[in-house]
Amino acid sequence: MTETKHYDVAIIGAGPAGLAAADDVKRAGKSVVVIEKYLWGGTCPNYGCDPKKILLAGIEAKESFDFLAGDGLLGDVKIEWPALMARKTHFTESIPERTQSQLESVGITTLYGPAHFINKDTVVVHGVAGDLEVQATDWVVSVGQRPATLDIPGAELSIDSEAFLSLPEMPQHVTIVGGGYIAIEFAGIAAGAGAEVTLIIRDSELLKDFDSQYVDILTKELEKRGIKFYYNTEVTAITENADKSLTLDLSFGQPLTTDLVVLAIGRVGNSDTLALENAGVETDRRGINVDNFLRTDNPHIYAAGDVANTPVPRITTAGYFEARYAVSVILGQTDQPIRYPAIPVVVYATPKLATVGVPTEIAANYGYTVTELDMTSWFSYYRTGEPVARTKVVLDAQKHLVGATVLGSHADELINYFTEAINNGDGYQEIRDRLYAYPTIASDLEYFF
Ligand SMILES: Cc1cc2nc3c(=O)[nH]c(=O)nc-3n(C[C@H](O)[C@H](O)[C@H](O)COP(=O)(O)OP(=O)(O)OC[C@H]3O[C@@H](n4cnc5c(N)ncnc54)[C@H](O)[C@@H]3O)c2cc1C
Ligand SMILES: NC(=O)c1ccc[n+]([C@@H]2O[C@H](COP(=O)([O-])OP(=O)(O)OC[C@H]3O[C@@H](n4cnc5c(N)ncnc54)[C@H](O)[C@@H]3O)[C@@H](O)[C@H]2O)c1
Repeated sequence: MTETKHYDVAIIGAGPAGLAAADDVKRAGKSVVVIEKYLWGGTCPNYGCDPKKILLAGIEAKESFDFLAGDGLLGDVKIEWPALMARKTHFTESIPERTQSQLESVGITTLYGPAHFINKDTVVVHGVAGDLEVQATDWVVSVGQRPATLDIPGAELSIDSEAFLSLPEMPQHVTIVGGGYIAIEFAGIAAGAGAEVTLIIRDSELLKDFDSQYVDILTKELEKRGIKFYYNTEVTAITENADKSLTLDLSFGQPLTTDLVVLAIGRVGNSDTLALENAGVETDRRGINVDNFLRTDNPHIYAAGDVANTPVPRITTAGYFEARYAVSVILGQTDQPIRYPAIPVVVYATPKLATVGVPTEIAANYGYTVTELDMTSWFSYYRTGEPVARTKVVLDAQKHLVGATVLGSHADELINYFTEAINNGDGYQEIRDRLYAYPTIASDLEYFF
């Protein structure tokens, strides 16, 4: 007979969302189990944000050198991809084991294996030692997403984002399908590592949710790094040639021969792996449907993170926030619907593009003003020789910050200061009265108001 264990809260998926939820449940003194079927830690540290940013660090170091080449720096810096990859792997390989043992060390039970619901409060975990039944008073489902695939002949010859982040050698020519976050970030990394890169974009534009003028400037910067863009084009078939190169048939123009095809065409929720219909939980194309309390149709099952159908970006910080909120509802600590703070998003390209708050392109509709500042001649950017450093700030009638978009190597840091200013309702006076260390990115803040 299958053994059944009962917990106060069971969490399915040990990514950033599931781990944040487990931590808060445990701190409240409740019994908690986390169920994971693949790598403890989930997408972000194993095959997402962190490995990507380690690889990017090498590319950025080379770019920083290039910006000052001839201004006191001599020589030529080259990326040695296998060594850079080894540095990444050194970091990522210990994540799953460390994550699981940290959970166990604070008394959180861990179960390894795919989980699915068999009724409204019971899950079967298909473990190596056999099946185990788990029952819980409340559930947090945080099973994330997986890469979308293309239904075309030869699709199996392509690789996904996880495989790219473990690529042993950087081939001479790389083709990336997609025009979103992953496509742009990987294009910058591959080109920085010396590959010729082509992007195949189904639509007429990249990064649709960002300020289009800045997307155009970013595109030109990527073109300067040798990246080619094919717009309004779909890949219709992939075939392998005798020399192992790949030929792509395209919906427009001549076939393209390349060494590697990377698919970056969005992600789909893992909700379909959970037999959620057995628990009375509705899902749709955008994930698990939840109300303003992150509760599904089953009042004891909550969804958080990438798999939850919520109106915020599918990024790590949103996952933490939702998971902690869901636990606060479970623990009876709040009876208020979820209210998100301003959430910054960053495309870690070369240069980086970041945005937070009211988008520049709709600001005027709400009576806000948009001011643009070209920062390239400012001390902070002259110092590093960056060719592009620009910001658009969105201010309300009282000159309080309500939105910002930044393009430049330090956009990922500057956007955090803007986020804090938005969440605090800061204006010029509040910023001026803070004494940030000079000269730094933060000490520039008063110039934006
Ligand atoms: C290439 C890439 C780069 C990214 N870069 C960034 C970035 O720079 N910044 C950022 O904020 N975000 C980034 N993201 C997004 C970020 O990784 C996700 O938003 C974040 O990991 C979501 O956390 P989560 O806990 O909801 O899901 P995940 O981290 O995906 O974790 C879900 C877990 O559930 C497990 N699971 C799935 N089904 C089951 C099942 N049936 N039973 C048991 N376990 C199951 C999975 O194995 C996985 O470990 C990136 C994503 C990718 C792919
Ligand atoms: N820096 C970050 O925060 C970061 C980085 C990487 C990924 N992510 C997360 O991961 C998600 C997935 O990234 P992504 O770049 O795969 O998705 P995306 O949604 O950002 O972009 C998908 C791209 O693929 C195109 N596309 C969709 N279907 C297609 C098809 N059938 N054929 C050709 N093109 C198609 C879209 O037009 C779009 O250009 C992001 O939306 C984000 O939530 C975040």
